[in-house]
Amino acid sequence: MHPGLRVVLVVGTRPEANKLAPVALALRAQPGTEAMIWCTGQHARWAPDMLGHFGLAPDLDIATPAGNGELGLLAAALMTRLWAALAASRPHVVVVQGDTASAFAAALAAFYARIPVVHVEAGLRSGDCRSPFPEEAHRRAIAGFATLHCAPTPAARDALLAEAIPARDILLSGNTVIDALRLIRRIAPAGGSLPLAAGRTRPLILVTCHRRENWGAPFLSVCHAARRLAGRGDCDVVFVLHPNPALAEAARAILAGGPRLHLVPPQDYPGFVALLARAALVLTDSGGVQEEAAALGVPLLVLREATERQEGLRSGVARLVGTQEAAILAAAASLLDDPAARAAMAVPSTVYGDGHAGKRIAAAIRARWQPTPAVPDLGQMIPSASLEAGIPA
Ligand SMILES: CC(=O)N[C@@H]1[C@@H](OP(=O)(O)OP(=O)(O)OC[C@H]2O[C@@H](n3ccc(=O)[nH]c3=O)[C@H](O)[C@@H]2O)O[C@H](CO)[C@@H](O)[C@@H]1O
Repeated sequence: MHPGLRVVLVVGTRPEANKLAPVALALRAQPGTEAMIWCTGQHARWAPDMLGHFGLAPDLDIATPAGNGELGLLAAALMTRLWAALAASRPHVVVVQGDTASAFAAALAAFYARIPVVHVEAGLRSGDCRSPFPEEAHRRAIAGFATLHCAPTPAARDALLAEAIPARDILLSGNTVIDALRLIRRIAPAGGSLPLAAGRTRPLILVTCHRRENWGAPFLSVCHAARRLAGRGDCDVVFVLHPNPALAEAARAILAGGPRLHLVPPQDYPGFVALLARAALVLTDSGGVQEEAAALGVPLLVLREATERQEGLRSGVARLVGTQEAAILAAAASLLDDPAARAAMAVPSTVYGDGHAGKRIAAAIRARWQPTPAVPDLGQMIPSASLEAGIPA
């Protein structure tokens, strides 16, 4: 058994993989710290693939079947399996990221097991538990279970303080996705397998859309807007499909075969980042892509009715446009027709982080949890204070 601090990082989806990779690497660089990565199977292929780009691989594959999108069944299955894995492994600390069912189930299972929970990307709030659904409810719930809350921005820290979370339990870390972005540009500068030949001169518009609150009519409206944008004739539209097969099918029905319209499968991370860095404009409902576009200075139209990432809007790199076809077209046209307006938005920003979040989080975990003997059996009823005895006030 490893003699030092044993930390489990739980990874369910593709974005959890790249956002936790910098934390895992920083933890492993610290002497006396074992950082184990557990993949839950929520994105069975995409999460391990993403880890691979950082030279990482799952130490445990929990292999929960993702099912057909039924959240109740997924969360219940994740809980059962994560509980059993925690009972067998009994790490000193469990790290979860963001707002997925995997993060929620892992935080709850660890909390029941009286194992301290570290929440990476804590404090994002839309103020509405129905949007984004179910993520807002997941992250609020995780805040109730976590011992250390790693806030990516001052606004996220303030949201946690407003929920009466003590300041001593909040680390203003920056968002780890900025670390991941910088790392991947160093590791794979050529960007993997680009779907478009180099040398094109028309501006490239990158589109991604997948969030659950946009399923149905909003998603179709985004697809129609993408088709009409390509129809302008003065730009190339690259629509990157999400791993969700139902969305891919709906997108193909509207977009396949359109001129200057490139419907491409989900890209590996180096390939996606290279596309994003080349884009004149990005249209997305993704959380991570909003953060990455701001860091790269790629003008961004947010395909949501509301976003918890106000920093990008305030910094001027992003505009909130919703999912109405006419609104998307008008906003995109106002930038395509006005290079000066586009240039004014194309300013790289550090509002989401400076690329050192992973190291800050690893150092805070190390400082807070000195190596302790293995935690007691999960079945025992013990006061939680005794488990956290080594934690300085
Ligand atoms: C409500 C909400 O906003 N929740 C977010 C949600 O994640 P998301 O909306 O950011 O998810 P996606 O858009 O799927 O992934 C994004 C990453 O994937 C890369 N990418 C993309 C396309 C591709 O073809 N190849 C790639 O490599 C891309 O560069 C980026 O880094 O859950 C996360 C986990 O808890 C949260 O942190 C996060 O708040």
